[in-house]
Amino acid sequence: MELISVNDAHDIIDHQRRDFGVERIPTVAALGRTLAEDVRADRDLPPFDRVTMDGIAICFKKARLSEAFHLQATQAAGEPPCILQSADQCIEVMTGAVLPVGTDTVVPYEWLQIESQLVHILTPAKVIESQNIHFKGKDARQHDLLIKMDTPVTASVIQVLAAVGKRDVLVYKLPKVILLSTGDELVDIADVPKDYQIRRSSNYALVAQLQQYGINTVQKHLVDEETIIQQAIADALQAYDIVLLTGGVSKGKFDFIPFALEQAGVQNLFHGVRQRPGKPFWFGVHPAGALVFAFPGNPVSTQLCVQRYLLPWLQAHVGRKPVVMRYAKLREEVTFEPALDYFLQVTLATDDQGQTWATPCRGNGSGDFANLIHADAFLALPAAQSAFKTGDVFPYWLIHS
Ligand SMILES: Nc1nc2c(c(=O)[nH]1)N[C@H]1C(S)=C(S)[C@@H](COP(=O)(O)OP(=O)(O)OC[C@H]3O[C@@H](n4cnc5c(N)ncnc54)[C@H](O)[C@@H]3O)O[C@H]1N2
Ligand code: MOO
Repeated sequence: MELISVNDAHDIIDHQRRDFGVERIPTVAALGRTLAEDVRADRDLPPFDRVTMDGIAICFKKARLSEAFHLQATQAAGEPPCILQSADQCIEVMTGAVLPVGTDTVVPYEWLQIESQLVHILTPAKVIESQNIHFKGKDARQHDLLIKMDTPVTASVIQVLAAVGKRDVLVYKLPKVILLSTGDELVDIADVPKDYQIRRSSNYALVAQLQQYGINTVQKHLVDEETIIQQAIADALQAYDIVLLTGGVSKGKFDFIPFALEQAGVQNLFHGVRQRPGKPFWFGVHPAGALVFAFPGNPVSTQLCVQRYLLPWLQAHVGRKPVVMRYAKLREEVTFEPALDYFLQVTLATDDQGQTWATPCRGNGSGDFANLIHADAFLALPAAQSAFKTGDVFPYWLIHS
């Protein structure tokens, strides 16, 4: 197995560009997707002068604030605007109502005394012209750009889409992804494992990670039998844009995956990266277009490869901004001899100078998936060095992104 560098592995994957197109979907189903169109205001925001406090509306310009006002009418939210008849009158207004014609100021109930249709303002000196009105067009004018394309759809984005009447929205299409897991020691989440078996857990982590992008990954577990694996791979390559595999890529007697992939016509672009964890990572492309990420089985290795290679690639393909490189200072000395990039599990903390510090939180190797709960990131320590000093700065990859 000819090992390549982490950067070369990244570049090889990055070069594999695919266009999955765009699609129009219901806004209610768009959470987590990425906008493929600009969103503009269909009318002014707010669309009318909106009352923001329950109370009375008066004409400040003409009124005498120290004298009583006659209650003329009540203006409820959702009703067309009343018209103020004269400056010694007022209209009761409710939050969300349109400001009555001829009024320009709202005085809240808390500042009033109301007795048999006569209203006194208790603190006339406090009243300021135009108070408690959210004026038409204050937030945005009709046709203004409210949200740029390429913005991830959050609850706030959905709120704006709803406000401008977009029942459907154009988003980037997601790739179709299948996850084929291998390993006869693995049983399903619902099964009770025998003493020498374990539940497959990486599958669920991976499915959850892709779910954050809105991708519904199909899962299939394969028994370690060459013909079954070969058939499943061949079927997956026809129907999916991305085929993910876990396990079976190192040197064991039942590690059929690299052979099976090549038999299926997948071009091997690399097998083995100078890194720990995740050294036996295999990546290739099928002539019909599918990409194949075959992750080493150890759960931390799978995770590292997902975070370091799959998610950045995906990020660029669902319209998201590229992952921004972040850096942290090493809190304590670390020694790592092998000529491999070492992705050290760390916790992160920011000090009062605004500097981020990475404290090692190693765990027990690449089988110790429970340790990932405690770690915040993989700190990337380069292969060229073996002694890493306190205070040295290195890039990191967030684990829970
Ligand atoms: N002679 C050598 N042996 C190994 C080498 C090597 O270079 N020479 N590399 C080691 C490294 S590094 C890794 S990483 C593993 C990767 O091996 P495989 O990809 O073949 O993975 P498996 O053997 O199938 O599984 C490894 C380990 O992970 C557990 N596993 C697998 N899938 C899942 C899953 N979906 N959920 C939870 N756990 C999973 C599996 O039970 C094994 O314990 O090889 C080393 N060996
Ligand atoms: O990559 Mo293996 O991931 O060193 O256990």
